[in-house]
Amino acid sequence: MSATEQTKLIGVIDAGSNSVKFVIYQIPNFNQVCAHEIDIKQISPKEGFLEHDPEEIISAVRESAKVALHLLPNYGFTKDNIYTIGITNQRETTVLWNKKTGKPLYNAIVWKDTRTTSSVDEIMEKLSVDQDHFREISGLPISSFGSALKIRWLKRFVPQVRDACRDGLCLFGTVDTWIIWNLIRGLHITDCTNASRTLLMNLQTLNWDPQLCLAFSIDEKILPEIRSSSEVYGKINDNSDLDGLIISSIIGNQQASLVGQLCFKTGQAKSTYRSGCFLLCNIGNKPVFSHHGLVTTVAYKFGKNKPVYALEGNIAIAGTALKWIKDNLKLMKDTSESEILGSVVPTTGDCYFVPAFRGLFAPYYQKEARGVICGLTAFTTKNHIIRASLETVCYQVSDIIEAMKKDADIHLTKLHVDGKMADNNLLMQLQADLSGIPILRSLSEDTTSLGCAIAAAKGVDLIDLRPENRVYSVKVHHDTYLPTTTAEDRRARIKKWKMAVERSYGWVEHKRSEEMTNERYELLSSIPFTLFLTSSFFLLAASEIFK
Ligand SMILES: Nc1ncnc2c1ncn2[C@@H]1O[C@H](COP(=O)(O)OP(=O)(O)O)[C@@H](O)[C@H]1O
Ligand SMILES: O=P(O)(O)OC[C@H](O)CO
Repeated sequence: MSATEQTKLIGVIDAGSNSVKFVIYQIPNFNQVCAHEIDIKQISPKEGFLEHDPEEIISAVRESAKVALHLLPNYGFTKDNIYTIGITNQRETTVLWNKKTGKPLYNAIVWKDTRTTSSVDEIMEKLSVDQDHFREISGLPISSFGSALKIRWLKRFVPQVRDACRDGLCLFGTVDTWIIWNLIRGLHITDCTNASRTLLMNLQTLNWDPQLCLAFSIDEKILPEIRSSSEVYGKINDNSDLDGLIISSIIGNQQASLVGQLCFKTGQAKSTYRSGCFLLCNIGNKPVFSHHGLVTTVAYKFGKNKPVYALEGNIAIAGTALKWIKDNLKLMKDTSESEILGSVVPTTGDCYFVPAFRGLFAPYYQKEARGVICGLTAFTTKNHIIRASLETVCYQVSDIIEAMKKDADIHLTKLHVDGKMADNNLLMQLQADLSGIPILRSLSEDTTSLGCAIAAAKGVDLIDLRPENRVYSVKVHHDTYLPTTTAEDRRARIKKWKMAVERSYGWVEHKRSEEMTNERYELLSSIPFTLFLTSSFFLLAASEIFK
């Protein structure tokens, strides 16, 4: 379509945990026009802690939008062509700020931060409940993931938060809420996909649940209003380059990529392979509660339509395992080399890698597990280990598919995939081989922001998403990987994988191991490493001489 004054564009703010992007799409084909991306600083004051500066997130939103909007004339458009804006974001990440000053009370605690791991046991003990106690209300187990425990930690350990709570000045938000609050002055809202990750929302009513708020000692007054993922929320009035534009979608990033993959039918699923991996399956209008380690979440709710739910399985360590092999073991220079290096050998040589660096998530939930590489022999090479580190992601995805079968009787016949790590062709073939179903890899540049753009278009009635009325022309092109293994071969390999998983269990002896990690950490960071090595050598030598 040629650029005319009537051409409608949609802008997407995609605030992920590594970067913030502003992406612009053209209606009706949803072709990407241009984008600008800015990295976000990863603040890790301590092992297991991960924080972001909330002000930096807002500056990155404004700056990325400014640059992308300034690129528009190169494509024959101007800001006037932008019809609406959508927001998609890293979920669970928790921001608290002062209602009066608008200033953050602390850094944002990022979703994968594990500082609240010990609070899980504490809460279960205090309430005499097990980890699944609130699952049928919230869809989630009690875990360090959800925002509730992060808010609780902030209230406990940050005096400014305590003071603001006491004075009725504290507000909570996930990253979407924090962005909206800054763009549309004083609007304190979230959507139900983000709210369903907090451990505070009732999945049936889509309201904050008093029982959950009480259990985690959270005053409902600090929580935002929960809205649908697709409706007009208001007009931006922050004097930035976005001023005057409306916002018509808020949706968590994993749910957005489900929409971007056009998984609108029950039983359709997508898996996003990045540093972590997230598999979501559309389960329709009724929530199904998992008994096999998955979580239930709102997939999307378009305006007044009924909510659509998803079962979700999270793998904490996917691309991160490859990054560890590159950075810590130095077995390759770039993670993309894993495709060639892993293809040099036809199998892993019976070597299995369980990267339980911070415990195991879905469907195992073993926080005391730690990483193991099993089946090493004198013949094992780096190629086997690299291939095993790709296979480990595929086994975990297959475990989640298996859990979905048990929970919802969903037998996936194919899996839509996306994410940077899915560029790896060997990984795609291994995934088809180990799951036994076709893998459809999206060739769209970015399914997450595309999904958000679709939700934003829906919010202003630019498209009709009813299956019988598909007037919109979004096309997701993909390539397909077919399984080349037999069911018997798959069963044998999965059996061995499960043996490896069991060997990772129970490694952390609660406090003792954590103390040892911290001691090592503190020692290494308090003295220069070479000095530490040299002095250790001399002490050893001296003890030999004086023996
Ligand atoms: N070709 C590849 N093969 C294997 N792993 C890859 C490849 N490309 C990227 N990765 C892994 O994917 C992750 C990067 O994806 P990215 O989308 O930047 O993720 P995130 O934003 O979650 O960090 C890194 O952990 C990296 O190790
Ligand atoms: O780290 P990101 O940006 O891929 O976001 C991950 C999820 O939203 C966490 O639930």
